[in-house]
Amino acid sequence: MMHCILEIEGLSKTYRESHALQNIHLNIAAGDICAVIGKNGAGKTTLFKCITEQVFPTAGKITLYGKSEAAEVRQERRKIGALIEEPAFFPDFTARQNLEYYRQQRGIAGKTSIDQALKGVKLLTTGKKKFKAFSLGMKQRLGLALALMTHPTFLLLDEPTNGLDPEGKAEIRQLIQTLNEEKKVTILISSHVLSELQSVATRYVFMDQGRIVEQLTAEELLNKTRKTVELVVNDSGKAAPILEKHFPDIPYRILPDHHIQLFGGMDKTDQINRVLYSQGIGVFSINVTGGDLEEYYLSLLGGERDA
Ligand SMILES: Nc1ncnc2c1ncn2[C@@H]1O[C@H](COP(=O)(O)OP(=O)(O)OP(=O)(O)O)[C@@H](O)[C@H]1O
Repeated sequence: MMHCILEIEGLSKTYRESHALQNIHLNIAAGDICAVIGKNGAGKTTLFKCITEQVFPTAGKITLYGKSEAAEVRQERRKIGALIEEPAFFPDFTARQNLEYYRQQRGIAGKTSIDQALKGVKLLTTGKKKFKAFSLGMKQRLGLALALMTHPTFLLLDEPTNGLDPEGKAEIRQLIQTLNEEKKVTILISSHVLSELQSVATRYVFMDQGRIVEQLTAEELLNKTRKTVELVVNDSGKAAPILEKHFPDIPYRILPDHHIQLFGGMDKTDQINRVLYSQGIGVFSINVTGGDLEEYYLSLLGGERDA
């Protein structure tokens, strides 16, 4: 069995009137990149803060690295690096000066941790440039560097791509993947836009109004949103070998009622139609379906596009 880094059971958090989290169950295995997707106010930040103990849950149990005793959990929390809300950096300090301030404040041994962290987020060459002159992407990466200074094995990143331009978003995605692959860091990351974390995460957790409404593996998400060609023919038994012969690279499956689903060939529908027709197969319809990730996301979480 995969080693479990985090187990959350029945976690709830109620502020005065709002139920920010309602009976959350979530397991994170070593090596996961788990994306938490939800609109603003869905409860993502509250969930992350419960894990770091910045917020005390109303109910539920959190097990970290197999430990659930309060004192032990506190000890295990040291293995976590977190970027939740913007850290307060000094505008007139350089990247290095800012990290040095926090290194001393948090009692992190060894100045080399700063170089390593800066290198990890590609900020090693910013030299004398002051924080206030940083781009939003650089500021965000410095926050990430701060979270990395303690060499965490588990990283919590709350909306790290928020407000970044496409290039900045891509950089963060790249960094996350590198950390996961090369340093074996397990990652819990949130966004209010699914497409920003698509193709990065190994798992997806969809949250709405304090609840987890769906959990999918990357593969399941891909299958749900993958474009396919749907054919309706007069004889699927005869059509199948013809498709195999002429389109050997397109996987397919035969569905009931003379439907055939092709996993590919979206740009070849005319050709498919012609080949089948020329071999005496009656083609009643041929349609490209699915594939819209945003549509899927909206169907799950409802409401307006807020990308
Ligand atoms: N300190 C607080 N006091 C009262 N209500 C709060 C507090 N923090 C959060 N909430 C409420 O809890 C709910 C969940 O908020 P949370 O910040 O966890 O959502 P989120 O998904 O992270 O959204 P965002 O992306 O806007 O941060 C919201 O309705 C919010 O108004």
